[in-house]
Amino acid sequence: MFKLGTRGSKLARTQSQQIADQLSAVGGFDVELVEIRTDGDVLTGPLSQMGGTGVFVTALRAALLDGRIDLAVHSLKDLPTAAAPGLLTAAVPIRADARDALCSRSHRTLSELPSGAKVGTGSPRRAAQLRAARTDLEVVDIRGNVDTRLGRLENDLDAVVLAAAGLGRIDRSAAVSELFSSELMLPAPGQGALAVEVAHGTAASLTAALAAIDDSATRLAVTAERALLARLEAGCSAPVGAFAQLQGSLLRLEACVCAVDGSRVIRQAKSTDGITEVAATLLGIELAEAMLADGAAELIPAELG
Ligand SMILES: NCc1[nH]cc(CCC(=O)O)c1CC(=O)O
Repeated sequence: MFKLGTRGSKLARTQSQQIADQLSAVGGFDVELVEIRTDGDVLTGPLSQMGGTGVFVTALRAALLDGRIDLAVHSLKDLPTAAAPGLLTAAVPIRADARDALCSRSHRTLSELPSGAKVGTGSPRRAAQLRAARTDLEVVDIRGNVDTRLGRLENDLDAVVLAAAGLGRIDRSAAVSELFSSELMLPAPGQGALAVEVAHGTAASLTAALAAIDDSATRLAVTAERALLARLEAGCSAPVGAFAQLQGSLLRLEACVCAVDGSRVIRQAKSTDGITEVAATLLGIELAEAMLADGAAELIPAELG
């Protein structure tokens, strides 16, 4: 029997239960969910001003280190890029849809929204790309869990932008009016992927089961995306989009850094034919350096760094 630490939101519990079920199936042992409250769940106020990186993960990591839990499931995009002493990512399961989704009243697409329409998001990255695409919309800062945000459509907003993966995991894909192409909106580094973290010294039976649910293509893609984010010295709420994909024998990484007001977007892409963790890391670093040479650092607000 292993204890899996999870945040208490419906999304967190659902994705944690899916991992628990997969591990039980491959490992032949029981996995029990243990709810851990994090600052990201307890505090209110704009997420982008809450101390940035790690608000959702610190408490889970403390529980891993003191042995209250054996493994923790994180949304990879919420995981800071800095290594956590004593811990390691033992599995990156196959990625769900990485795209952002528009959920709107009467199922309008972004181009069909009327001028002045109110679109909710708490993410500077999404806000910047919305403003770059449509200068005539009113972007409204929102937060709360997925159901709370969708509820605003019956209340004061014309549309909200959410991760397709999160909507899918809690069975709310029917709310999606448009899945954004990467030209319109690049997702957060790691979006749609999960990371399963364990402490050093964890049981071999657990790491073997975790290895069985690891997906190497997903791991390569998120390695490139996160290496870019780290080299930009930007946090998970910075206006940085990145998406990597294996295309045949090439790993291709697209990225953007945006002014939060949408007035400027630096967008570049790069590929490598090296299909290894090291090649993926170098791809992210090299693309970040090319974007820095284009002025990317000036667009990342200091408090989101
Ligand atoms: N920032 C919170 C968060 N962390 C992960 C997801 C969605 C699922 C994912 O990307 O894995 C969400 C909600 C959202 O951005 O709509």
